[in-house]
Amino acid sequence: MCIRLTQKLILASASPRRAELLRLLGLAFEVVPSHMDETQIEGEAPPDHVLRLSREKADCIADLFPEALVLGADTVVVIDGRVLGKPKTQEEAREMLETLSGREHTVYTGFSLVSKQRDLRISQVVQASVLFKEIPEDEILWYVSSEEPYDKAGGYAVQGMGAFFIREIRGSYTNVMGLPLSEVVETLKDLGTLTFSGDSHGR
Ligand SMILES: Cc1cn([C@H]2C[C@H](O)[C@@H](COP(=O)(O)OP(=O)(O)OP(=O)(O)O)O2)c(=O)[nH]c1=O
Repeated sequence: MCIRLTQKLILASASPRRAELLRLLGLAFEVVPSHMDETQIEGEAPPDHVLRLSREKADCIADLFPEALVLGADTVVVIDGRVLGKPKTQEEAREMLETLSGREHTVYTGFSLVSKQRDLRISQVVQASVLFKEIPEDEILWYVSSEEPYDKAGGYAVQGMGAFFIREIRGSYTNVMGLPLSEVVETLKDLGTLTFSGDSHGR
């Protein structure tokens, strides 16, 4: 079996989760984080916000590596029209989890693929709904005293201890984790950048 990229792929992200997801497929890629200002523009709808940031992250690295195909992404958690980014303090993480407790929220991830050499820029936003159980105060306090909430949108990790808050997910699990793998792979194939082949190994 073989999975092959026909162009150098760069992941423009400091997120270990995004790299982990791409690695699941055995893809060879480089990581070059972009460190953008992620402030939301007033009145900007969440899907537009994640699309714009994913484009800016990919564009900024594509300028440095014109021969590569650059992947940028951005994830936010949205409840009652409010965008929850990454909490900076325990107080902020606690407030986010109290807001999410017992309710459904939406996770938006935007991703962009940019190649300067091919004059190409493709973006897509993927959404998922996540239903949390009612989280008792002792569990919230325990969780926010761990390291887990602080570099995650909404202050929780679906792939970590935060999994036990979740009753239901509608939509892509990898999207909640930060990179909608099925849509990214589909786009890479459509662009002719990714090929799959298999062999029987006598089975
Ligand atoms: C909701 C959720 C988010 N996250 C993470 C994915 C992203 O890393 C982060 C959202 O912040 P982002 O700003 O999208 O990404 P980042 O700052 O980590 O990395 P970069 O901007 O360099 O690409 O939250 C999880 O790991 N699990 C989850 O369940």
